Amino acid sequence: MKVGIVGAGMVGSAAGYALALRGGASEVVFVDRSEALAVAQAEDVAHAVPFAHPCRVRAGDYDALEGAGVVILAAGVAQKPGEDRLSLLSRNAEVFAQVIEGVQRAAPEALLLVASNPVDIMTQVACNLSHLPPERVIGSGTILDTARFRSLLGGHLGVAPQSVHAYVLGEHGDSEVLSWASARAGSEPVARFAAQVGAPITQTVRERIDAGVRRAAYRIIEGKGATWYGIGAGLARIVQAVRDDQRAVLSVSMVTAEVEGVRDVALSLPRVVGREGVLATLSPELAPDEAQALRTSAEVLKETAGQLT
Ligand SMILES: NC(=O)C1=CN([C@@H]2O[C@H](COP(=O)(O)OP(=O)(O)OC[C@H]3O[C@@H](n4cnc5c(N)ncnc54)[C@H](O)[C@@H]3O)[C@@H](O)[C@H]2O)C=CC1
Ligand SMILES: CC(=O)C(=O)O
Repeated sequence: MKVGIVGAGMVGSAAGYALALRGGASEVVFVDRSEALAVAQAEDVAHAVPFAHPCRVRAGDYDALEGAGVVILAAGVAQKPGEDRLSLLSRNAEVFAQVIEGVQRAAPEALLLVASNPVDIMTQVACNLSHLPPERVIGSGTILDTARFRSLLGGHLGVAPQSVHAYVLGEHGDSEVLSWASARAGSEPVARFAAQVGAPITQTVRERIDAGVRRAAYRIIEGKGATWYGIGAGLARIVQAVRDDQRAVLSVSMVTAEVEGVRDVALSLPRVVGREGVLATLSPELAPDEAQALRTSAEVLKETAGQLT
């Protein structure tokens, strides 16, 4: 499958690199308002291909996206140290007004995969501008936060993150909700597993993992200016679910008719992802405080999105 990537900065290039390494695309096309950057990223990623899987990597203008099955949208501004994601909204909404038009002219059939922040509201913006059905405009949402949660929880329990089934819900941002009530390790509720391996999840452990997930982007941006490897791998994972019609359960964002009483809001829930995009949405078991936190997260997103109109 041909994959377009608009925005060839840190996130876009990491996604292209991850796709090349995973064998996730037959062709990757980088588009950026800086043609020189797109060309340089394409050349660099192409040099990884002989060590990985066959894949044609090139740069182009919007016309070069013709025939793409998925177009990743990673264009726009990123957070500066200490800045939150929601503060990027008006600047990135302006970028999307140009970008979506170019993508749709060249590749009207492509599924849109949004990475630019604030990713949930940018997913809603992309959905509105493109007039595509919501299930074909997917935001990476909390796929990265879920990976961070599984990584920290797996570390505490002494098991691989791949054996941890736990999700972060709601906003990809400060109001996100770590769902402990639905978390499993192997097939066991996570608290039972923790007791069996002698690693109880105390309030202190819970708070450490929560902060580790919720504050990860702030820490990494403070240390190296931006985050890109985690999200690059997450975007490649979503593309593969679409390309191979995997029907994988992933926590991704899309415009959702109703969540905890809040209507028409884009946020993350575990969703079944395949060739046609989001095929189904799951409602995980939540503790009462988690349900309330999810409602608050939905309200934050709804209210901030409303400031755009
Ligand atoms: N969803 C997630 O989990 C994550 C999202 N992000 C977000 O991804 C976005 C990109 O971040 P980085 O790659 O670090 O930024 P970056 O600054 O390295 O790259 C952004 C690229 O967008 C391009 N661009 C800007 N306006 C454009 C336009 N109108 N048309 C075409 N290209 C345009 C720029 O030339 C630049 O190359 C940011 O909004 C950032 O907050 C970053 C990390 C994780
Ligand atoms: C920057 C960002 O959104 C993240 O790393 O979570």
